[in-house]
Amino acid sequence: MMFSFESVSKNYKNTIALNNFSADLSEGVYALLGPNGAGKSTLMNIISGNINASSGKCLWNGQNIEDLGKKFLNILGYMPQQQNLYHNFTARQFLWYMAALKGLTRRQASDKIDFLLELTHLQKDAHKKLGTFSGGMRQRILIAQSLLNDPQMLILDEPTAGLDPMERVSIRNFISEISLSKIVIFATHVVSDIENIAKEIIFLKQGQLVLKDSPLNILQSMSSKIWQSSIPADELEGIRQKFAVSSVVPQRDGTLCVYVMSESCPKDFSWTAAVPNLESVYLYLFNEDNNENIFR
Ligand SMILES: Nc1ncnc2c1ncn2[C@@H]1O[C@H](COP(=O)(O)OP(=O)(O)OP(=O)(O)O)[C@@H](O)[C@H]1O
Repeated sequence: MMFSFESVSKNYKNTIALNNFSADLSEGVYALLGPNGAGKSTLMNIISGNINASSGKCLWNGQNIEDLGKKFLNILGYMPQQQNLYHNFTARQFLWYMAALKGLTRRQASDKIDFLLELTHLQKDAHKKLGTFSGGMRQRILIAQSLLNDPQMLILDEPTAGLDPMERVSIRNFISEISLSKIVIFATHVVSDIENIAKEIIFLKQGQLVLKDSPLNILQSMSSKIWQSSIPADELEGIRQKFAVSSVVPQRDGTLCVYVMSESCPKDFSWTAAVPNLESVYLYLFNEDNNENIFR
């Protein structure tokens, strides 16, 4: 199973929303990370056929998805960002409605809906109106509808947005479980949601692919590039001018524990190598002042 982007670009008048994007995806979770306006929605909309690329092509197992048309849509599941759900529908009615839109027969829909309500732990709440659902339950019913056609490729647009920590863990474990035999694209702003479940992370910045690799490789490439020191508070500005600061933690004694990115150990103060995490990579990549590429 392979989905390939070949030099895909999308322009809107004066904006390049996606710039020559190429990548191959196989089974597993791909985290799509990037700040507002990076091009994540554009990428997802091109896959789902909501918009057409200005140039380049997308291939499903070597065939252009535009040529495959409905055949490709039949193997695609899409979970949009949480919007106004049908508040007066019960969970079960909503799934019946979505099954009808997707063209499932009554027989197929009946079996699938029971299965998905169980899979998403919503069977007890199947008779409740969506208007009464918590954020986590809404995310689960949206995921359930995206799985109605048993998709081989699944797009999840911020599936953990607005959830409390317990719900976040539950949703991401669930996504991890269902990703074994699917290509899953998980768009998010929240690094901690994907660090343990992503096969690869795709970092997008201003429509361009900045980095695509496994979390392990990304972290390994960062080792000995993050440095930690305790500094007097009034030195912070000077440090900021010299280095990309990934984190600042005030200490009880009034000093600051500062983490910076640098190819080599900084000279001033006493620095020790810190254990990198993906959040520091994100901060580094998307800090407008950082032009140095430490992933070379
Ligand atoms: N219909 C449109 N018309 C004009 N410009 C657009 C349109 N849709 C997106 N853009 C622009 O394309 C760029 C990429 O937008 P996109 O929505 O893909 O980013 P995003 O990463 O999904 O952002 P967010 O995290 O805020 O959802 C942005 O500069 C945006 O303003």
